[in-house]
Amino acid sequence: MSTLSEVYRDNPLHPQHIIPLDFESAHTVPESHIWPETNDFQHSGWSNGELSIPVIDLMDPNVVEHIGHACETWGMFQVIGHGVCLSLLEEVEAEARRLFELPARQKMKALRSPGGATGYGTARITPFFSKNMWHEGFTIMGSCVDHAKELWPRNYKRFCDTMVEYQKKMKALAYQLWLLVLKSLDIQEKDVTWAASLQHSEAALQLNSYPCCPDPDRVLGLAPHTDTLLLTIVHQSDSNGLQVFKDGVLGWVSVSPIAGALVVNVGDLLHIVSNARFLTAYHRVVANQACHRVSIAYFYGPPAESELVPILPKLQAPCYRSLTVKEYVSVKAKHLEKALSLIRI
Ligand SMILES: C=C1C[C@]23C[C@@]1(O)CC[C@H]2[C@@]12CCC[C@@](C)(C(=O)O1)[C@H]2[C@@H]3C(=O)O
Ligand SMILES: O=C(O)CCC(=O)C(=O)O
Ligand SMILES: [Fe+2]
Repeated sequence: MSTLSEVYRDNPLHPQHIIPLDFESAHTVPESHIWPETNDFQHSGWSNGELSIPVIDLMDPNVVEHIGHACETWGMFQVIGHGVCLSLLEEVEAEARRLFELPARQKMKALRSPGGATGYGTARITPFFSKNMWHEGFTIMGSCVDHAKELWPRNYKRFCDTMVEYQKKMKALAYQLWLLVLKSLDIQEKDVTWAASLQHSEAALQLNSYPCCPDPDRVLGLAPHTDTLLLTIVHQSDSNGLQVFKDGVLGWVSVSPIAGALVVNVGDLLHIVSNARFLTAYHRVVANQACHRVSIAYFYGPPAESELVPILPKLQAPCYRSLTVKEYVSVKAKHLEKALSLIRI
């Protein structure tokens, strides 16, 4: 039986792909971080509320229909009325900032190892792109005590306690969202073989930092990607940057922050289980000259050994072959964007 972190251990990154830039001393953008000229990073036409992902109140009596519709049309929505208090959101953001504001040589003490899951470093998708991202992250899978002790030998507890408390709240919210998603697909919890094990599965918390950039038009905060697991819940600080790709004429659409709201992404596993009825959200983050943007993403999914089977309404053929979470994570670690097409029937 392997856990998700063991699956990542079996798909290690090259050490050179893990070390972020020392952003504090970067007064110009190095060649390694300049993306091709043809970018449209800052000019995604749709923002300022002209067109945006749905905002759904979890207290709304029609919440199930709204969530189903948002997952089918966007693969992403913002939730309000979720019951997670603003002070906890502020606290987790403040702790993330406290970490990222440390000097680079201090953060390097908590570097994630090539086969490791927890620690400071670049995003896992880094090796798939020829240019680096204007981004640094801190991933937590399981306990973060050992890494936090490296950062603050005498003062690590506040950070760890906040992360534990936040993950507890995210787990409960993710489960609530999962039940609403099942309802919207007209699926009974008992029909999903691994449903009960969701309670014991290993989730991940990712603290993301996008420092102010001297030339934001030429860099990317986070390259376009889809999230791997079932659902991701993101708290974003009060500055623009997150964009979602909407097929058709729209292209990249900004996901503007709303105080207290949380962004929810459909991940690849939910796309597979819904037999492609729900869209997996293809998204990216653009950089910003004026603000140091921070986000906290919680990734929720079943245990690594769970068998994923597309759940089908009558007479529908499956779009994807059945496979375990472990198998999918490992296909994605090797092929990234091509992973879904490789398991398509
Ligand atoms: C469970 C996880 C999802 C994630 C890989 C990870 O092990 C922890 C980090 C997550 C993250 C955050 C930034 C974007 C992303 C694509 C990446 O490179 O690392 C996601 C991963 C994912 O959803 O595949
Ligand atoms: O920073 C954000 O808003 C999004 C982060 C993200 O996409 C991720 O962590 O997977
Ligand atoms: Fe993401």
